[in-house]
Amino acid sequence: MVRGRISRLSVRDVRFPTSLGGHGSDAMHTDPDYSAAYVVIETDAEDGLKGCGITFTLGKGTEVVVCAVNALAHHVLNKDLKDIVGDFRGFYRQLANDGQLRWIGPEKGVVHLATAAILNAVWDLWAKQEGKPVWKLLVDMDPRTLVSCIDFRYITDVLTEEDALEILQKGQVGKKEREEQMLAQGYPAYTTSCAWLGYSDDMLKQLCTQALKDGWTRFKVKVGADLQDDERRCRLIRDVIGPEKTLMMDANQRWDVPEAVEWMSKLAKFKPLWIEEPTSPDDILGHATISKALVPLGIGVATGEQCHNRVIFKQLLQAKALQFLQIDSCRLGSVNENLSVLLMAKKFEIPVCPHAGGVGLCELVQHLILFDYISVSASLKNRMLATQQK
Ligand SMILES: C[C@H](O)[C@@H](O)[C@@H](O)[C@H](O)C(=O)O
Ligand SMILES: [Mg+2]
Repeated sequence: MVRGRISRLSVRDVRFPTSLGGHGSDAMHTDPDYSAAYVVIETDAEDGLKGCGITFTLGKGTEVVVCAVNALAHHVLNKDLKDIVGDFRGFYRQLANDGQLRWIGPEKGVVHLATAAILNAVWDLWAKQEGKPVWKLLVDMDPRTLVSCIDFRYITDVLTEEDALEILQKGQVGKKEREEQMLAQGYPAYTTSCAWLGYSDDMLKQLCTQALKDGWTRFKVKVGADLQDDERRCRLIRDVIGPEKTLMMDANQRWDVPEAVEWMSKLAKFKPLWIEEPTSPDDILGHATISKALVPLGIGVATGEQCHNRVIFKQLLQAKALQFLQIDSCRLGSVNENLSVLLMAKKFEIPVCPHAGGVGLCELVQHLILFDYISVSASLKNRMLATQQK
């Protein structure tokens, strides 16, 4: 049973000096310090349970997100958890539409990252009070309650409440078997951490060799800054992993649209499954042009880690601008908004391959993708989770 009144919210600025080793580096973020705004909420219930939620950031950006969390905190403080989750759609809207803060959003940027951190903490607390992990809380929830957590504003032209209910009701069939399968086998994953752009060729070779030995079969490499470097690095990786293993490429928004097409025709010989973030995350039609141009090369477009909200995802789907949809557990407005994107992806039959790797993301997305497989998509085709190798 949900209980307690939120009596305290604290937020910490947590940073790791990952830029020193080039970890996490790509064609646009050359010196990332992996960081998080870390929110903890407490209640006056005598169970000692706390809700922990984060949003992923880079270095100095964390200061700004921490400010935004503090600016939103009054929406949560002194509220009964029962009232929050009893009208979760309303509560999501309240945070996302704060009369003064929405002007510097709305539903995007720093305010939305802060919203995600707070809501992630609320979901964590709810699940802890129910004695379950978040994925299980979602899987066990009846479709009507799930739908009541989602804000359908701006997406009813592609997904109505009735559509969502229908998808979730169909997802009940075979749910138990899929849950057992996940518990026994886990979810397919790729390593996102063997080929950061700042790594030397030696390091790349060593990490890919180790990953292969450890059983990894899917690898992602950063590209986009220099074509000759990309060709050399991709050749080196293919030499290590062989022609059959799956390789994905990530340009982190480096190119213009024609440049993306041209560059990828040069890298097509390395047989990438997808090119991730080829251009600006806001350029929906640009992604569509790139997707269309790359079909004959057998390369899909993946994007989402910097997609502001469900509206951008809706348009990417409508415009056939992506072949792999990468939700982000902390950029979208927490579980609530991610649910709407999972359901839209199901409606368009586009596979979801969550973005992860940054602080806490690998943990958070597991909950979303397990729910997706067990209750929504019921498919593992072309789907995998991003993970950091040890
Ligand atoms: C700055 C970060 O490490 C990004 O490079 C990272 O999120 C990346 O785009 C990824 O897909 O893992
Ligand atoms: Mg990426």
